[in-house]
Amino acid sequence: MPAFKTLDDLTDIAGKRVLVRVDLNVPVTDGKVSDTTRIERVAPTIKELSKKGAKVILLAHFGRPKGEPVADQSLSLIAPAVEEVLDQKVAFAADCIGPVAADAIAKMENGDILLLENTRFHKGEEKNTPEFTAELAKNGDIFVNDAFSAAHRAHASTEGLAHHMPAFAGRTMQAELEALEKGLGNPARPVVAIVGGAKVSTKIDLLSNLVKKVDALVIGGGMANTFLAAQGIDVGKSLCEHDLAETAREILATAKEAGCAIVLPEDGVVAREFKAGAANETVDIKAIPSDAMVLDVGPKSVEAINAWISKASTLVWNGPLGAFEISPFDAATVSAAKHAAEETRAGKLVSVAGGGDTVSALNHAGVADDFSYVSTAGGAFLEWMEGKELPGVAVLSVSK
Ligand SMILES: Nc1ncnc2c1ncn2[C@@H]1O[C@H](COP(=O)(O)OP(=O)(O)O)[C@@H](O)[C@H]1O
Ligand SMILES: O=C(OP(=O)(O)O)[C@H](O)COP(=O)(O)O
Repeated sequence: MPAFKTLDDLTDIAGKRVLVRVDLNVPVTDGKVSDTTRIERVAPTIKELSKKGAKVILLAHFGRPKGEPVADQSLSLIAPAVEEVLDQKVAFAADCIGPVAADAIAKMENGDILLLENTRFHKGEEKNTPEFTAELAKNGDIFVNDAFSAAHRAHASTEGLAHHMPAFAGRTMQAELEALEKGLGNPARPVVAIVGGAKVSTKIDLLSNLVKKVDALVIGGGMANTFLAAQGIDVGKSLCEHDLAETAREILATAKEAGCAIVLPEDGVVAREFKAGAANETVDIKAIPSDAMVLDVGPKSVEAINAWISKASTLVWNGPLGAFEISPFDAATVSAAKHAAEETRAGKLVSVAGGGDTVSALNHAGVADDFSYVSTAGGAFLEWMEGKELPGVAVLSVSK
C-alpha cells in the first residue's frame, strides 16, 4: 500500500480551513437520496475534523454535468441528506470557487461544516487545469482526500489540489485500501468478476486488464448489450454503445488468450418503457424485438451466473445486472446478490462488491451486511483490482 499521511498526522488544526474531497455521487430517486452509504462512510472523517476545530469545507461532484451548471445535478439537493447523516448543521455555497465560496468560508466558525457546489460545474475540474486548481486552493490550508471511489479520476479536486498544500488520506480512503488489500491482495481462485451497470464507455477499457486477472468475467446490465451487439446480435433499443464494438471484440479476444471465461446473457427481460411495472417479456437473447430494450438479464442467465458464483472462491462485483431501481427489473440482481450472500455466509466465498448503485442494489436485496466487504467504489475498485495506480491515491504519497 502506498505510504501517505492520515488524520493521525493532523494535529493543531483548530481554525484551519480543511478542504475535504468526499464522494457525494449518491443514488437519487424522485429527487431524494435513495442510498446514504457513501455519506455514512465519509461521516467519520468530517466529524473528526470538525471536533478538532477545523473549518471543514466539503468538495464533491454529482453526476456528469460537463463543466456547466445543471439544476438537477446541484449538490444543494444532497445537502439535507448530509446534514441528516452527520446530525450537524451543514451550510451550502452555490459555487465552489470565487466570491460566493470565499464569502461563505469567511463566515465559518471553528468546527463548522460547509458544502461547496458541484466541482464539475466548472470545465477546469475534469481537465485538472492549473487555473481552476489554484482557485480551489485559495479556499484551504490543508487537503484531505476521503473519496476513494473517485480516486481513479485525475481531476482538480481529487489530484490537483494535493500539489498545492499538505495532503492527507481521510479515514474512508485509508479503510478502503486496507480492506481491499486484505480481501483481494492475494485472492483464492477461482476468481469470478461480475461487471454490469450503465457506465459502459468509462469502464469498458479496464476489462481488457481485468480478464487477465480473473478466471471468469460475467457481463450483465447495459455493459452486456455492447458485447452482444459486437457479436452481431440485434439489441433493439437497449442501452448500448455501438461505437465500442471493436473494443468489445478485442476484450473477448484478450479473454480467450488469457483463459478467462466470458459469461454473457442467454436471455433477457425486455420492455418498451423504462418504468416500474412496465409490460415485459422474457426473450432469447438472439430474439430481442427491435422496438424493445433489455432491462434485466433473464432467468436462464441468472441460473448460469449463480452457477459461476457457486464455483468461485472469490467474487468481485461492480454494476447491477439490470435496472434494479424499477421492479421487476431487479430480479436478476437480487437473485445473484442473495446467492453470493448465502455462499459467503457458508464460508465458501470471499465476496467483494462496490459502486454507488451496486451498494444500493445490495441494500435493496437486503444482503449488504452478508458480503465480505462492500466498497463505496465501483470504477476505482475495478482499476485497483487491475493493479493500476489510482491518481488520487498516488498523489497523496508525493504531497509535501
Ligand atoms: N440493462 C440495463 N439498461 C439500462 N440501465 C441499466 C441496465 N442494467 C443496469 N442499468 C443501470 O445501471 C446503473 C448503475 O450503473 P453504474 O453506475 O455503472 O454502477 P455503480 O454505480 O455501481 O458503479 C443503474 O442505475 C441501473 O439502472
Ligand atoms: O460513482 C462513481 O463511480 P462508480 O459509478 O464507478 O461507483 C464515482 O463518483 C465516480 O464518478 P464518475 O464515474 O462520474 O467519475
